[in-house]
Amino acid sequence: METPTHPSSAAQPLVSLRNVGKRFANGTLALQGMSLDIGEHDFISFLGPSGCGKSTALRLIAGLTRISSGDIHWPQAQSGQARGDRDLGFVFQEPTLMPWAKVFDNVWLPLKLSGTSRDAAAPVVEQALEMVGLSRFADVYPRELSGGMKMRVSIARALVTRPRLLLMDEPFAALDEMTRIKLNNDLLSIWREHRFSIVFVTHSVYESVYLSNRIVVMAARPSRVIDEIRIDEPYPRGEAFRTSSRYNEHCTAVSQSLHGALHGLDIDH
Ligand SMILES: Nc1ncnc2c1ncn2[C@@H]1O[C@H](COP(=O)(O)OP(=O)(O)OP(=O)(O)O)[C@@H](O)[C@H]1O
Repeated sequence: METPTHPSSAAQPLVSLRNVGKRFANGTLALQGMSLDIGEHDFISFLGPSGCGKSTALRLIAGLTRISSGDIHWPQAQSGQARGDRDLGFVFQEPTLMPWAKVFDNVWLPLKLSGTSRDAAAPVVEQALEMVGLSRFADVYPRELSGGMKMRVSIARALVTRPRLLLMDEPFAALDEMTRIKLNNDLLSIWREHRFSIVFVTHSVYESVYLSNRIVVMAARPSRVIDEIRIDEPYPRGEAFRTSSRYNEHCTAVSQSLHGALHGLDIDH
């Protein structure tokens, strides 16, 4: 069994957020004062009630939305370069696949956009499909796949550029419980083998405790971080962990913190 895989405190973070805030043009303050270091091989969940700014924080890290205040820094990026495009992949709640294109071509897309031919991309696309267990489905159209399989394609597409950071916005929220558990387990295996970092948005205390080594608890009105909880439990995590008393204790602690978030109270850990 492995010990928890946490970045060493001496290592430079992959991404560093300092006092990050976002106010939209209509005046909504969607996030304020968020500071966070995302380390190498971290699995961080953003957990909180609807409207607390989880998706906004993810989009700010991805550079899809511009920050209004504070700073987001990639300390390991070469000077003069904010971040390499290949440093992150994004998985949305909906798989957002092109319905007219086969699975292979959907996964090839990010490489195609950066100028890699279909032939040159083939080995990498095949590898990405293998990672998510879909090698045999390269030649089918998305409509022929189940919801869980479509999400696997979406994950393969996000990983095909070998990003160091994978951002996931409630990726499994629309899936049934069994599919969700299977995808949780498969995501953990891929993350452990390939050692990238993940920031994962979820509403589920159970999912965040099962997956993450760090949980960032957020509150709404105003949207902000109120707590960070470490889940110092070894990986791999499987059914034994999911049914353990320690898992239950972590879930209770995280629920209490979230309860504080819902009532605007900070809980001391
Ligand atoms: N483009 C936008 N323009 C104006 N307000 C926005 C925009 N996007 C988000 N907001 C507002 O910012 C706040 C935070 O939204 P965000 O989507 O980040 O929350 P969330 O925690 O991800 O919520 P949910 O869990 O419901 O997805 C909300 O009040 C939302 O209405």
